[in-house]
Amino acid sequence: MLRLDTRFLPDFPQAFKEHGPLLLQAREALLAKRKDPQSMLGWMDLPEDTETLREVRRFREANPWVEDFVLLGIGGSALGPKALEAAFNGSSVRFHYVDHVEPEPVLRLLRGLDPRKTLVNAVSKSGATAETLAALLVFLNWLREHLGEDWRRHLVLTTDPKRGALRALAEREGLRAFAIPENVGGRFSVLSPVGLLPLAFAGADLEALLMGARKANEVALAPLEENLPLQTALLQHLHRHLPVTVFMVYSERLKYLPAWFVQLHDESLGKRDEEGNRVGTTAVPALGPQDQHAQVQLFREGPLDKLIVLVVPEGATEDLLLPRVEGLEGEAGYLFGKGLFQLLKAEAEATYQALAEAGQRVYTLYLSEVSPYAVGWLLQHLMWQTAFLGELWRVNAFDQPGVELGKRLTFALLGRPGYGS
Ligand SMILES: O=P(O)(O)OC[C@H]1O[C@](O)(CO)[C@@H](O)[C@@H]1O
Repeated sequence: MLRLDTRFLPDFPQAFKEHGPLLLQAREALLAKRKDPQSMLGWMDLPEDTETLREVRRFREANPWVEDFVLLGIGGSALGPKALEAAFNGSSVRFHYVDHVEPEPVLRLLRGLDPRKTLVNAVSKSGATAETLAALLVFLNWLREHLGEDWRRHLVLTTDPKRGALRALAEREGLRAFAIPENVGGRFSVLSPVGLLPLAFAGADLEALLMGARKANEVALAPLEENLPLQTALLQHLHRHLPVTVFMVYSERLKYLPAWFVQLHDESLGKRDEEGNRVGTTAVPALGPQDQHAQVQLFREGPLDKLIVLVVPEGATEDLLLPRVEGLEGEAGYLFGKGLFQLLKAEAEATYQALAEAGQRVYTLYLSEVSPYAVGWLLQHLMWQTAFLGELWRVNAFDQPGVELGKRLTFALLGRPGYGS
């Protein structure tokens, strides 16, 4: 369950009424694009894809020997699985992410792994990302050296159904390869095999995750008054003059979720609009309560240039009671007998009030609890919010032309044929 609290933005209900026609128009324009196969709106259908869920489960069951799961991928091919696995890993499988190109951590990882117990999952929609290809070269070679002909059982690919180097490799070598639907882009792919495969090995409740995402779809298509993503899209839209949007999550289990949101928001919306104007707001990741002791000073007394979004669980799946300890009554007595979760909730509420009191624009999204259902709902909700904002800001939320030049310059520096001077 997801719930929006805008109690410190008293002007919002009226603004929501006034912007009703604009919001409905934005939704209509977005949904009209669904008919176009090039539209990259396949993420809307992923929660319904029970066939992929079955395939992923069968693959997990056929490979009970896996003790270490190494994901090679970057951006949308890593951030979603990382966020969800950190929250819901209930298995003994250890996860490692090679979403960088720093040699020392790669070497340290290789030295600590037993290849016979390791499954490597290379994930890339395009099959052309330099960081991922570099990691694949290293791990493929390592598997071959240690396992001989058996290496193929230890490498699984997740990529475009037809195109790219990973698909070609899978076909040439007879490797198992899961498909990211053609019309699903990296940062919208968390509920495709990109996220589902690692999460199956993590023993997460995939059915509940997808059920939550289906609920988000239902709410996104609901009438205006019940439509949560149109409401939060409008909150972001009304504050587009503020350069920063903070995404502060009060959950240790969801500590990697802000990084996933940052890519979703920044790479989708930070662009030139149809008239060539630069648009977008900068998403800043934050974690509660840790950032109360790092960033909240700035959030309260620094510039009033932010919209702050708090994401707060309303309930704990399990609480931990704080015991009475003799001698600590003075400083810690007020904590005796309270639950740790009670402290977390109080801190989130206190931060909410303190930020509002300082004149910052702030709202809260409450999650019923940190469960696969609620988080599946939240992820899909945020994808709808982003897609609606794309319409409101007149940008294509599904491309990323701004990262191309950097890629081409890297190729040129490394002498890739066709990219030299
Ligand atoms: O899955 P791929 O194609 O390797 O891309 C990885 C990431 O690189 C980008 O294309 C550019 O940053 C992202 O959109 C994407 O998530």
